[in-house]
Amino acid sequence: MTEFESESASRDPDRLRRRAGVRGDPDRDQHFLVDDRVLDRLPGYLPADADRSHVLEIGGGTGALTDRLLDVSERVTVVERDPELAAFLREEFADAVEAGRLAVIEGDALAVELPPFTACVSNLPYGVSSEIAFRLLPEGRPLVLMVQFEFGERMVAEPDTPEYGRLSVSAGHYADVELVETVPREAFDPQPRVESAVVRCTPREPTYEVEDEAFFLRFVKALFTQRRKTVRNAIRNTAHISGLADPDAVVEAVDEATLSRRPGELDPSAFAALARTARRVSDVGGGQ
Ligand SMILES: C[S@@+](CC[C@H](N)C(=O)[O-])C[C@H]1O[C@@H](n2cnc3c(N)ncnc32)[C@H](O)[C@@H]1O
Repeated sequence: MTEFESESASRDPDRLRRRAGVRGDPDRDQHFLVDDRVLDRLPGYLPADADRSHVLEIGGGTGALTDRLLDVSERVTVVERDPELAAFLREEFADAVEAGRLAVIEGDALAVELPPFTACVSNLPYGVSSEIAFRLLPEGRPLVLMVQFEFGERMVAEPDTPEYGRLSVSAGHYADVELVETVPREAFDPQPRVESAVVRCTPREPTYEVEDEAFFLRFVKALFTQRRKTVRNAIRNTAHISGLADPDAVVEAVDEATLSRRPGELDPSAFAALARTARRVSDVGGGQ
């Protein structure tokens, strides 16, 4: 039992939903976790040395995960967009709110100001999981995120696989990403259409040198829009996205072995080398 755990067992997810009086609306990304074993495991996926003093949860729902997070952390902040659910969370966890251990921010996780959290554990709203993940990753904190299985697979994919793409390179730029659990549809109510996955993101510095991070990420995005083309053609065809003023100069400066490969065959350090060369020989505008 941790410092913050009470004697009582965790709140029952079904009871929480009954008390909240909501059914969960898939159109509003509401798929509540109802499997106690999954709920119990989620906080434990944080890296062992993670600072748990202020845990962020995106999408509190009816509080089944919030309850577990309060067991392991001194302080929890929940962001919940649904006003009814935000009000329910404040009421259900009134003791924790009063004790200054729980803050409920009602609003869109993509728009609200985030608190200075030390770690994040969330069952993400799947419709905006990519946007939320890329809001959280640059913060450099450990993250445990429930996402759609296919999204999780793309986050951890290696070069030369069909799943490898912009998401794999950009997530891997900020963190070591591992898929730690596959979660069946039955663990949720209402059930999502597809399986889910839990990914753990452990922050670390990139293993390669990047001089202009914004350009690197935009360049990766640009090249993957042409993943079936050669790198040569992808550089030339996507200057409007990468912002390269002189793509021909870049092609001239890069070796033939790289130019004749496909973007999906380049590992992140090869992308970084390409981006450094591009930046050296061409001006760069804003791109898309
Ligand atoms: C997948 S449910 C998870 C609920 C709860 N944490 C659980 O595990 O049962 C996602 C929650 O995020 C909320 N939500 C949807 N879009 C949101 C957004 N843009 N910002 C914040 N919360 C959002 C939904 O209302 C819902 O409560």
